[in-house]
Amino acid sequence: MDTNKTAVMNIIPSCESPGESGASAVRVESRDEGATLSVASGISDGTHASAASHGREMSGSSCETKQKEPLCIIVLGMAGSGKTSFVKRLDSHLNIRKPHYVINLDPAVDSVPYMSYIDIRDTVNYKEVMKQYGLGPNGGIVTSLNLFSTMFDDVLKLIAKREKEVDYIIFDTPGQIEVFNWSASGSIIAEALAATYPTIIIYVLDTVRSTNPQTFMSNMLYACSILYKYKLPFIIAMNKIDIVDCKYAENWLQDYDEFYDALSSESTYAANLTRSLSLALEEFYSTIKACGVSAFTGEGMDAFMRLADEAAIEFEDYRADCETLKRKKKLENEKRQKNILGKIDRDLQEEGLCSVRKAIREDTDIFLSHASESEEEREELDEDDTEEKKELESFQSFLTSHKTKMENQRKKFANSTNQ
Ligand SMILES: Nc1nc2c(ncn2[C@@H]2O[C@H](COP(=O)(O)OP(=O)(O)OP(=O)(O)O)[C@@H](O)[C@H]2O)c(=O)[nH]1
Repeated sequence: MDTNKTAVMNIIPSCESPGESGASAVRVESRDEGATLSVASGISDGTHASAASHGREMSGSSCETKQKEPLCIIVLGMAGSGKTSFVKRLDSHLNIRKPHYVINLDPAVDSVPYMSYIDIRDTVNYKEVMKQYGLGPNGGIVTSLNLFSTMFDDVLKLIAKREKEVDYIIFDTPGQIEVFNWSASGSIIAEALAATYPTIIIYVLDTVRSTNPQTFMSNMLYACSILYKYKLPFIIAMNKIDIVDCKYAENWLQDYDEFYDALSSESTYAANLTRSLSLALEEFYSTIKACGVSAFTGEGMDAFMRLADEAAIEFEDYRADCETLKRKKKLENEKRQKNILGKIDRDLQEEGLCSVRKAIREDTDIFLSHASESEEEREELDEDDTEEKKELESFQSFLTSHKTKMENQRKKFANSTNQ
């Protein structure tokens, strides 16, 4: 991708507190050299102002700021599973309880049914991206999210400004789950968030469309791949329970035999594969949290919030593991560097410059050779090496002869002064 087309984000805060009603909180502006990749737009957080002020009312003083960090909730799920509806429900459920912000990461959505603090559509013009890069709808969404992820540090700065005032930051993601899950941008966003704040992932499962065991298994495979990719606390929100009770799915998660029985009527290759897969996924099932919800009626939202708060505590283990890994990696790097330096030191003392070059080549996997380097050029380099060695040898013999000559002169001079 042409680097000139990387957008630039300007942040112009126009009010410092979510409690300041009406006025646009921040302006997120994106520029693209030459063409209109993106548009500038003010972002209002009016809805959240009321949520935030309510939160402060509950905590007593309007000036009081919280010490704890906000919990980032990334909502993922198959197309049409009800992610946006679930985010809307979560937004209204929290509005009367906890201050929070919603961030929309879906560039292709026509309109969102909630008030977003940051909206990717204000920064990246998805249709323009499609036009400029000659992409189809899915490629356009992936590229838009990739462009947005290059500015994610600015998003983090915006969040940081309000981190003490909000309890939750909810992220709505694009319809096609693979856009977030298998693109670089998904990892960049999830990892950047997890490195800064407690972060959990919600997988929205469509209970209506998962009553078939094989569809259910496809959903579980997706969920499992997300869990193992991000390794973040994970909740399955079984959505649309106002239409179909999620009891069947809960039973399938807890009891392999029930799932096996549901598949028993089928003897196709796909059913056999599903049976084997469900055995393999037993371990995964034992580690996940799940609950039934209805984005439509709001049923199950209290239970969901309890699971989310538990998952936030679980995140501390993740953070501790992350810190341990970081420390281990740092120690390993230091040890490796020390070993290399030690070897260089020893070689310098024992053999001289040529062997230092040799040592570096032995200890590192990096060879600085040009891709188009021909055999002839490589031979030339080898010749250079030999010549360098010869030069060093002749320099060393010059030094020895010079030293002997000086020694002789010194002796001669000493003898003449004695006489
Ligand atoms: N009955 C019922 N319908 C729901 C529920 N949640 C979502 N829907 C419906 O499911 C459809 C898809 O919902 P969306 O919220 O757009 O789903 P989404 O996953 O965000 O969709 P994409 O982003 O386009 O993939 C809509 O028609 C919603 O009205 C629910 O809990 N109950």
